Amino acid sequence: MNKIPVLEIFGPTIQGEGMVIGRKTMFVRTAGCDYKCAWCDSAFTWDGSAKHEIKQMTAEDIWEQLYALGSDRFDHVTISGGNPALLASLASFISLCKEKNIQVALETQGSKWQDWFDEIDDLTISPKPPSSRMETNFSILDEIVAKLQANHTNFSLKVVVFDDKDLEYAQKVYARYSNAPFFLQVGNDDTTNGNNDELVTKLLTKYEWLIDQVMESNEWTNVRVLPQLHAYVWGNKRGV
Ligand SMILES: C[S@@+](CC[C@H](N)C(=O)[O-])C[C@H]1O[C@@H](n2cnc3c(N)ncnc32)[C@H](O)[C@@H]1O
Ligand SMILES: Nc1nc2[nH]cc(C(=O)O)c2c(=O)[nH]1
Ligand code: SF4
Ligand SMILES: [Mg+2]
Repeated sequence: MNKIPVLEIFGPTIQGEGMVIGRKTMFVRTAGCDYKCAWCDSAFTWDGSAKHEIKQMTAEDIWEQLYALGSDRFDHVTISGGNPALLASLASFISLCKEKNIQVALETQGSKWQDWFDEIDDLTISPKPPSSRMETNFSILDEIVAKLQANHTNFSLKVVVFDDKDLEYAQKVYARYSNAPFFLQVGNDDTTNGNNDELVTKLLTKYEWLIDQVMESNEWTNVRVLPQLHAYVWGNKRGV
C-alpha cells in the first residue's frame, strides 16, 4: 500500500529534542511501532488507544494539511511516530518535501533500515536503554550506522536516560560509534502529569543529575546533554 498511516500533523512549533533542538518545524507523527517502550511518551501511536484517529494519507494529503496549518511560515518538517522506519511508503512524502524545498528531520530507534534514510536532512537514531525493557539488536544498528556513515548522511545518536543502568548502556553505544554525534536526553517518567510546574521541577532535578554524571566522568567527552525542551514549555500536552 502506498498510503501512510498518520496520527498527528501539527506545528509550526520548535523541535524540542536532539540535533536540531530549537528549530522551527512542523511535525508529522505516523502510527505503529515495532517496540513498546515501558516509558513511551507517544504510546497512543501503538497501544490501540488512538486507532480511530489514524488516517491513511497520500504524500499530497499530508502536504495539504501541513500547508493548511503552516502556510509559508515553515521550511522544515519532522517525521516521528511510532516508528516511521516501518513505512517504505514515506519515500513519496520525503521526495515531495524535497521538491518543495522543505528540509526533513526524522526520529527512529534504529531497529530497521529504509533506503530513504539517506534523503533525510537531520536523522536521529535513538537506541533504547534497559529501562525501556526493549533489547537493542546491535548487528542491525551496526549496519545502519555503517551505511549512514558511508553515505555521508547527517545523523546523530540520542539515548534517553532514566538511571545508572541506562547511562551505562548509553556509554556502550557512545564508545561503539565513537565518530557519530551523540546526545543524551533526560527521561520523563511522569508522562501523564498535567501539573506543569510539578513536572518541570522534577525534570530539572533529573537534568541536573544527568549533567553531574557526565561532567564528573572521563568516559564522556564529546557529548551533548539535553532536556526535552517542549516539556518545559508545554508539559505533557499532545500536538506541540
Ligand atoms: C516517541 S519516539 C518516536 C520515534 C522512535 N520510535 C524513537 O523512539 O526514536 C521520539 C523520541 O522520544 C523519545 N522518548 C519517548 N518517550 C520518552 C520519555 N518518556 N522521556 C524522554 N524521551 C522519550 C524517544 O526516545 C525518541 O527519541
Ligand atoms: N516540540 C516537539 N519536539 C519533539 N521532538 C521530538 C518529538 C517526538 O515526539 O518525536 C517532539 C514533539 O512531539 N514535540
Ligand atoms: S520506539 Fe519510540 S515510539 Fe516506539 S515505543 Fe519506544 S519510544 Fe515509543
Ligand atoms: Mg515526543
